[in-house]
Amino acid sequence: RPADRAVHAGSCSAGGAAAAAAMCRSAAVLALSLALLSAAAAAWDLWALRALRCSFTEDCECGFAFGAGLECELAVTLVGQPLVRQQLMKGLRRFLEKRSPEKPLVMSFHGSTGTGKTFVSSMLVRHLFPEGLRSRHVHQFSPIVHFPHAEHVERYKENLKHWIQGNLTNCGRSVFLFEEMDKMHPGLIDVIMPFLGPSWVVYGTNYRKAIFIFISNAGGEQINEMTLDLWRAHRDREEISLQDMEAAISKAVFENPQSGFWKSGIINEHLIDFVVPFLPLKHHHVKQCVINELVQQGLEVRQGVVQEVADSIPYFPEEEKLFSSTGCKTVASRISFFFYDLI
Ligand SMILES: Nc1ncnc2c1ncn2[C@@H]1O[C@H](COP(=O)(O)OP(=O)(O)OP(=O)(O)O)[C@@H](O)[C@H]1O
Repeated sequence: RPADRAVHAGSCSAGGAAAAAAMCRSAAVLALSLALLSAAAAAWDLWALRALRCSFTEDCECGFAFGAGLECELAVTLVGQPLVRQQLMKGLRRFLEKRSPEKPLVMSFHGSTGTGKTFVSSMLVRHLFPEGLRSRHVHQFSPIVHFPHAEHVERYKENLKHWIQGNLTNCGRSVFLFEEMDKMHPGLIDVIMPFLGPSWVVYGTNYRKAIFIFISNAGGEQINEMTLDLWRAHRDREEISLQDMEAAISKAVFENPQSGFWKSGIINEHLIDFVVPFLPLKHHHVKQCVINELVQQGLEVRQGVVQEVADSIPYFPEEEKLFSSTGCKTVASRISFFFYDLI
C-alpha cells in the first residue's frame, strides 16, 4: 500500500542516511587513525634514529662540556674543604674519562649548615653546562618545595620516577641535584635506586652518563665530632681519614630516620660512588670567606671589617669555640652591616 510504501520508503531512506552517516563516521575514524598512526610512526622513526645515532656515535651530550677551570676555581674560592676538592675532582675525572661509563656518577654531599654544599654544587654545574643551574639539563629537586605533603608519598613515588625517566630520555647527560635530603620522606628515595645502578634500561638514551648529587645536613654531626677529635689530638684537618669519615657518615644516615637515606637500598647496595664530607669551618676560614665576599662585592678589604664580621659569628663547642655554627652562611649579610658601620 502507498502509505506503507511511504512509511517503508521513509524508513528506508532514513536507514540509508543513517548507514551513510555511519560510513562517513567510519571513514573519518579511519582517516584519523591513519593520520595518528603515521604521525606516531614518524615520531618513532625520529626517536629510533636519534637513539641509534646516540648509541653509535655517543653524540648526545646536550651541550655538556666539562672545562678545565673547576679545580682552579675550587682552589681559589673554596675555603677549608680539602676532602671536597679531592673527592670531587677524583670522582669527575674517573667518570668523565670513560666514553661509556658503567653506571651514572653518584655523589653525596654531607655537612652542617654554611659549609659550602650548595656553593660547590652550583659551581660544579657551571663547569658542566655553560648555563649552570639555568640549563634545562640541570634538575633541582627539593622535597620541601616539590613534595610537601607526607600523605601523598605513594603518588610522589610515581611522579619522581616519571620525572627522572623523562629527563633522562630527553638527555642522558642530565645532572640531578637532590637538595635537603634530610627532609625527604622515608622510603621515597629508593624510587631512584634503579637509575643509579648499572642495569636499568632507558630506551633512546645512555642514562649511565647522568650525574646525581645528593645534598644534606645529615652526617654533619659525625663530621664535626671527628674533626673536633682530630683537633683535640693536635692533628690537622688535612689528616682526616676519608675512609673512617665515609663509614661514619654512611652509618649515621642509614640509621637516622630523619636523614632521607634511612634504611635506604642506595646505601646498602653501595650505589653512592663518592661521599663528600664538608668539614666545619674555623675562625680563620670565616675570615677568608669575608675577604672573598668583599672582593666579590667590589668592596675594599678592610682588616677591621674582616675581623668584626668573623668575631660576630657564634662558634662551638661551648668551651673551645672552635667552629662556626653557621659556617660562612651569614657572612654576606653581615658584611653590609659592619662595612658601612665602620667606615
Ligand atoms: N667552604 C666555603 N668556602 C667559601 N665560601 C663558603 C664556604 N662555605 C660557605 N661559603 C659561603 O657561604 C654561602 C652559603 O653557603 P652554602 O649555601 O653553600 O652552605 P650549605 O652548606 O649549602 O648550607 P645549608 O646546609 O644550610 O644549605 C655560600 O654562598 C658561600 O658564599
